[in-house]
Amino acid sequence: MTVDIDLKKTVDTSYKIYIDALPALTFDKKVAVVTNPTVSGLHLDYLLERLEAPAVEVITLPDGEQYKNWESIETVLGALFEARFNRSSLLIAFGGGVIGDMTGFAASIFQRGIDFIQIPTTLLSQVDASVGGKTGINNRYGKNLVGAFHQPIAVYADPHFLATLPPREFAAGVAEIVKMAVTFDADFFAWLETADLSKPEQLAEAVARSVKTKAAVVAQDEKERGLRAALNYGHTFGHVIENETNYTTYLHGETVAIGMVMANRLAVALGLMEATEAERVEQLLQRYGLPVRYAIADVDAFYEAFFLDKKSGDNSITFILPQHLGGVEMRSDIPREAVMDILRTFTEAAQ
Ligand SMILES: NC(=O)c1ccc[n+]([C@@H]2O[C@H](COP(=O)([O-])OP(=O)(O)OC[C@H]3O[C@@H](n4cnc5c(N)ncnc54)[C@H](O)[C@@H]3O)[C@@H](O)[C@H]2O)c1
Ligand SMILES: O=C(O)C(=O)C[C@@H](O)[C@H](O)[C@H](O)COP(=O)(O)O
Ligand SMILES: [Zn+2]
Repeated sequence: MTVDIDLKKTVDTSYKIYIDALPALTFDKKVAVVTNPTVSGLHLDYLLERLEAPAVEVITLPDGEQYKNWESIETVLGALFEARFNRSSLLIAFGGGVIGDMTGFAASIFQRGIDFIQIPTTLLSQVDASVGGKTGINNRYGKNLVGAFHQPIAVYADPHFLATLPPREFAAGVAEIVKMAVTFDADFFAWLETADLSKPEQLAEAVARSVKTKAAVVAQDEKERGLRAALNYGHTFGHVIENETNYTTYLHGETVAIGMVMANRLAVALGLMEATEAERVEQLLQRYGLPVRYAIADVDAFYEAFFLDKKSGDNSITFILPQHLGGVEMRSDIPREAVMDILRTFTEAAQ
């Protein structure tokens, strides 16, 4: 006997991304704001002035990518149980992508899943991390290896928060903006080459264009069965660098910048991109002070680490490569030697 279970009519998880000043937020349920000391010191009062709920818990995690781990998730879950949160309670991620990824993951597993809202406070999280429902943590094997797809019920990206962002963090956000442009939008890339993102109107345009690009990709492929993997451009290489350097030397966006330059070099070698196009990408990244070189200590170990990437199969590694500017190719057929040749150009001796 066979019994079919019809799961096609799933719950609608659509939501809106508001790129505007944070409105008054009123809830008839318990709310926990998950944040870190840096963000709460600068902006918690601003949020609390606009937040109304029967109970508001503030859960403060240590600041840093190195704390995007199980211990922090335990801290969040413990605080929720202590405060008697239940399935109708709501979490608010109030911070950058680290807080967003962890809050979303905690929301996805607390009592098998509760709602959460993203209030991203970094450029990187406004243009990328708060959108699309990828949540998770790192472990000793690598970056974002444990997690869940769990969409927020709303995203509030308020430009006000960006005024306090250190320049290095701002540049890290620009790296993900460049990623969206190189992979999906040649006009956007050309616009970025002449834009001045220190001007609020131009920054607002870059944020809006990036969010629209990402939202369109996620709407087509929420769980990364295909197209969404394009958003991993630069990350296959970047994640290895982040893990090798213990999440403390580089910011995520910085490793994405280096990773894009590495991917571009591979794309040029394969004839997918002109050397002049790769040069334009590098120049744009450098204009924002982003790193574009990394000295690989052990190219074999670097290559082996690709197999821990979530896009890898038993015997294949998937590379996300630009096709000129504004296009993308996903390739799982690149011979090891072709990749190794590129990695060797990034060793100390070669640079
Ligand atoms: N889920 C996704 O789709 C997705 C996409 C991109 C990146 N990410 C993840 O996001 C993380 C990187 O996010 P990030 O770059 O926002 O880093 P982050 O969350 O570590 O924030 C960067 C730093 O800025 C501080 N900060 C935050 N807001 C501030 C403000 N308004 N003013 C001053 N300082 C502020 C933070 O405390 C932190 O020290 C990585 O873990 C990455 O893997 C996830
Ligand atoms: O949303 C996506 O899809 C992305 O790939 C966005 C990336 O910027 C982000 O860093 C993501 O977390 C990396 O993908 P992962 O699946 O390796 O975690
Ligand atoms: Zn990223």
